[in-house]
Amino acid sequence: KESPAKKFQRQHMDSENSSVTDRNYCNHMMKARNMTKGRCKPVNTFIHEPKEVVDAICQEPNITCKNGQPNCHQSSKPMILTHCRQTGASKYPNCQYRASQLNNSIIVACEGKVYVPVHFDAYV
Ligand SMILES: Nc1ncnc2c1ncn2[C@@H]1O[C@H](C(=O)NS(=O)(=O)C[C@H]2[C@@H](O)[C@H](n3ccc(=O)[nH]c3=O)O[C@@H]2CO)[C@@H](O)[C@H]1O
Repeated sequence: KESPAKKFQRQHMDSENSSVTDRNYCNHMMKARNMTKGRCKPVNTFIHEPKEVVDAICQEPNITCKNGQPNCHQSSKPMILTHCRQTGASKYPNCQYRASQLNNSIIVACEGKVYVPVHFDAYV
């Protein structure tokens, strides 16, 4: 069974690509990272930063998550992101996405004995 931490990495971490210009990045990556099975995941953000930089966000002060839980944390610096949003014409199983290049601070939820990101809450 995939751990929440591993799921976060699969869904949101792409440290290799420092910045993305390929318009098809989202179409490839949403499929490659298994977010188009059974349905097209409507929205997903990829983070182009090293793992240790993203893990360190959990050491920032606690803030309230969108779901009201108190285990969210905001990055102190902006992060290089690619935001994938399903296009209007996209119909399962042919999931189509638009990619937006962003440089924003992000909010993640953290959990675990080893306290690491398990959920992408928002970019700000
Ligand atoms: N406080 C918590 N503490 C611990 N765990 C918590 C907590 N809260 C939720 N989980 C868990 O996380 C899991 C999960 O997948 N939550 S999810 O809301 O659907 C994720 C959103 C995000 O993936 C994506 N999105 C969205 C916006 C954006 O800019 N970029 C972007 O990528 O869209 C998704 C839907 O919005 C779920 O198992 C839930 O139980």
